Amino acid sequence: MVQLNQNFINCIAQELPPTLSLEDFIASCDKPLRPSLRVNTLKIDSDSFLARMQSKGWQFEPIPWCPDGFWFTVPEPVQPGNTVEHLQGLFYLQEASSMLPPMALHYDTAMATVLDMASAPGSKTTQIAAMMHNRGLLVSNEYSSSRIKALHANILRMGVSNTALTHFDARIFGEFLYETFDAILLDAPCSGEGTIRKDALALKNWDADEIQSIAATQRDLIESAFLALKPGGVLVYSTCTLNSTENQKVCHHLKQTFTDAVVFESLANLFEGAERTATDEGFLHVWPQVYDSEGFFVARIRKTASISRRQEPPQLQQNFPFEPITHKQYQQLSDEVANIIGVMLPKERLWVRDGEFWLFPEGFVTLIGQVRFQRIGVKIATLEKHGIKLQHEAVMALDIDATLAITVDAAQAEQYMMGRDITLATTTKAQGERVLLWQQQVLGLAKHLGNKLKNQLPRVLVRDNISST
Ligand SMILES: C[S@@+](CC[C@H](N)C(=O)[O-])C[C@H]1O[C@@H](n2cnc3c(N)ncnc32)[C@H](O)[C@@H]1O
Repeated sequence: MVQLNQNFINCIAQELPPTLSLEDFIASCDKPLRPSLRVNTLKIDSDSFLARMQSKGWQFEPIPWCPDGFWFTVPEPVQPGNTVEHLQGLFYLQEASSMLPPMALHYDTAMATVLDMASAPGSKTTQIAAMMHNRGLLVSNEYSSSRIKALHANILRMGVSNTALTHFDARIFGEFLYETFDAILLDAPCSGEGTIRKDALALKNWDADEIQSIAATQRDLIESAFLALKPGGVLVYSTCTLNSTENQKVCHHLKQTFTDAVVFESLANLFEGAERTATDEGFLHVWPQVYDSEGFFVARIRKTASISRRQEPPQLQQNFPFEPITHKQYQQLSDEVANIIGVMLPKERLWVRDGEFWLFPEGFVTLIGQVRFQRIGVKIATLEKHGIKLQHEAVMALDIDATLAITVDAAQAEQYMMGRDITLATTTKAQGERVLLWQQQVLGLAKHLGNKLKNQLPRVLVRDNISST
């Protein structure tokens, strides 16, 4: 049973638009959320994914604002997060309304250089990367050390290769990466009032003073975002909360601060039915009872003119730990990569650090020295005693040549995900390192030894309970 604090109910009673009733709002808070997912189009198109899962009894209903988002049901006792398809990165379990901010960002926007200022655990960052088709540069930032691990794991699982991860209080971006980005998502830390259907106790201790303090952080963050945006660029500000102090008022604060350079662009036509949640300014204020979803707020803001810096530009940082790949190293790496996955890597984007070969996102070099990065692009391979060793994350992210891979069946796919070797029915000549496919999708690497496939799945990804049905 949901526990709503009376002060929260009083606040909502004042905030609700006249077209919605408080009774409906309270009733919707007690209703379980419909499970939803987003198909990862970096790996599979939605039609193929649906056909594949429908054959196993999954049922889907399209989410009107996201072409690759679906509400779904599964047959008992399937746990979607423990399926092979989930580990293959074919989908992300993402709440329907949380798919709105990237859709609002993408709408009619150039997206060569994008910043996601508060990105863990990565639902929207992986959605943005898919919209960018893994091209260009996506800087994904997260301030909380404990949440970076999940962000990183999701980026790897979903095969995202165009991302550079940073770990900062996002207040720094306005000065350190001043007027750098075509598009910015600020999915701000917030009081989470919209998440009550996921967590019945979320609002038990709701406190108006806390909201003022969170809104002060949000005002700092939105100013920083606006400074980091190129003139002509688009900022999407979103929260999963419902009060206007953290939503409309933060956007109006930006307008008061930067006046005519701030233009609110209406989202009332983002999808059919969007007008039902549009405010007078054109923001989307999604109350949970309207689309039967979590509560959300989304604003789209264009920067129409440059804004002066507030401080002197920071000094460039020295000691970037990577070197461009040498000609000899490139020969060695590309032979191995061509042999195992048939991919031709672009030399200008390959960098080396301590015997590791990394593929940087397009355009990344312009940011070298400006801020410190936690992780840049994809680790393709390492140099070991016996030669070059391709990495699991590389085969998850690159578009491999399937004719060089070995296809396994459902039982073998499960064994692989459980970290076991696969015994082969017939012995053939050993082929060495190979990619394993199940149903035309990558599982990971294994060493073909003639009579068995030796498991190369990283130990952190091994699962005990996994299902291919
Ligand atoms: C709403 S969540 C982000 C969810 C994420 N965008 C997603 O879709 O998976 C807000 C995030 O902001 C982070 N955060 C809190 N304070 C921050 C700050 N000062 N700078 C940057 N991020 C911050 C929190 O740790 C949290 O992960």
